[in-house]
Amino acid sequence: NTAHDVTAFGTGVFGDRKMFEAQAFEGKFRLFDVTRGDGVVTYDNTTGTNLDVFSLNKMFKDGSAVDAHANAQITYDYYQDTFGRDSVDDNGQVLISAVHVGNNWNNASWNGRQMSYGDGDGLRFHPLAAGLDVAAHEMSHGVVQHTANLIYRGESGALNESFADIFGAMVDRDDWLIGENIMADGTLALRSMEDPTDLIERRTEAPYPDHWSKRYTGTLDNGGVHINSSINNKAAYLISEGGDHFDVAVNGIGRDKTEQIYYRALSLYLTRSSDFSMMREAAIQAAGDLYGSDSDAVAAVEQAYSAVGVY
Ligand SMILES: Cc1cccc(C(=O)O)c1OC(=O)C1CC1
Ligand SMILES: [Zn+2]
Repeated sequence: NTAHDVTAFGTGVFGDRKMFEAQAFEGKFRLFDVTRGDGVVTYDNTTGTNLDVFSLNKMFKDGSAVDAHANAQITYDYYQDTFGRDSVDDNGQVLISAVHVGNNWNNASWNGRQMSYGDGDGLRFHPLAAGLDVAAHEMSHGVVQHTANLIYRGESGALNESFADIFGAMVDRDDWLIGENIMADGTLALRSMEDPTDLIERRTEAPYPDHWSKRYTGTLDNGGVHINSSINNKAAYLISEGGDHFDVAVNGIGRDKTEQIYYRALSLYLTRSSDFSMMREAAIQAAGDLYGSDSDAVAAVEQAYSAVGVY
């Protein structure tokens, strides 16, 4: 009685029905999709034992497991379809998601091997697995790890975080907000790439920075990796959408070119210790490679990094 692929169904955290690839195994069904790379597998951390959430019929009822699984598949497909990348390591590594991690944990993480999602405490966050941009953010940490592997501290760490947000916003493509559908406290989002200052960062109690002169220089948050990421996030937003920022006019080139520039910079030019200035140079180089050294793309990158005070 071997396992075989099936199309299964489930309802997400917010009651939204969805369909996804799973597996029939010994008369049950489990969230193990072997059609993508070496697999996409989702399990309930509270049981811990099973690597999979079992369901007696093809209908899965654990909203977090359904969302984490479906979102991991969407994010796998994004990297495959957009960049020809086969999972986090470009070698089909199994995409593992654990849900119900911790006790009302207000976090999500990539621990070097898997994605983990807390249920949130219902005051700050709803279950974090419900956020497509959350899954894409976490998987993108895995992509960063297998490419530039940016040191998770100071400016390189802020770039690590920014790449996770950039690709998070490219997968969850209808806005430039991060975590907008999992906030339980009435705030617009966790972070905004469009206008970082729309949101107050809780540790500094200051608006997220949208210019290098406003960068956080303290020691909290590994030197502000979730704070100064907003400076590079703003640059990415400007490259794609354009705009006037601190008297610098940026002519946007759209999401399709922007995501290719950042992926090429990340996978070809950045290294573990790259800082914001090196980010600017890598993006200029990538834009030139892809679209020509005198292209609108190169101009947009130069304008955007000047607009956020990075030279
Ligand atoms: C909610 C949260 C807390 C701490 C770290 C992370 C982290 O993954 O860096 C985190 O997840 C996110 O930022 C995802 C995008 C919403
Ligand atoms: Zn992150």
